[in-house]
Amino acid sequence: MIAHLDSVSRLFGSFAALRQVSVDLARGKCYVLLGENGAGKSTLLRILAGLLRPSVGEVTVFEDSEPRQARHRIGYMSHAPMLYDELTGRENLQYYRDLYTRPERSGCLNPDDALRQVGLDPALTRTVGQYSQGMRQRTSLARVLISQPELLLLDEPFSNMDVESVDQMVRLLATFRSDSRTIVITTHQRELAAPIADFIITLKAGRLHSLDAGRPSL
Ligand SMILES: Nc1ncnc2c1ncn2[C@@H]1O[C@H](COP(=O)(O)OP(=O)(O)OP(=O)(O)O)[C@@H](O)[C@H]1O
Repeated sequence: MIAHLDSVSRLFGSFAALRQVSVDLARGKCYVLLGENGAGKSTLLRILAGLLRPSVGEVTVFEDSEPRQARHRIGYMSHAPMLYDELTGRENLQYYRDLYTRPERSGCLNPDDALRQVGLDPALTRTVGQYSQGMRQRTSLARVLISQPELLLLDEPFSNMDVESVDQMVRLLATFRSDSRTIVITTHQRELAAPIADFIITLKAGRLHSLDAGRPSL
């Protein structure tokens, strides 16, 4: 088991964004987290990432850790791109690596390799401000991959992308799902992530509505 949520609730003031959610995530699988706007998807993802704590309930990752203790093993890509428009893709990744990864930590990818993994040429001289949305999303993904996370959490990775870019992104993600890596993707468009969904978790108004096996084709 790579993550275990035990009756997790999260309140913002008196409003419950998550209500008693219990779920287990198995290693090496891709989970698609579905739900309408406001259903609690981002909240759940941020709790798994260790960015938010549950108000009630327990979260355990990698058998025996709290997410915060295991942050170096978790990659989180938020809605916001967190890229600097005036830098190239390579410069963005170098900047991120220098700021956030510790030189002594082995196993980090170098920025050029991370860019190649997502199908981008590290030698591109264009700045990120001139990239298409698909390229921006792939650059964001490359940034997250630098630390070689075992648990990859992606919040709406297909937002504002054209159909072809979504298809490329989905195929790319399928190559990252492996025995040593679990992926969780939030979306409100079920069909986009269906090709890689081993399991589909549906949230409704903060509650776990269903957990179904998917029919992945990639
Ligand atoms: N920091 C916060 N303070 C107050 N309310 C919040 C906060 N974060 C989330 N909420 C509320 O919790 C609910 C769930 O939000 P969340 O972002 O998890 O939903 P979501 O399913 O990801 O929706 P979306 O697709 O719109 O991002 C929403 O009603 C939202 O307004």
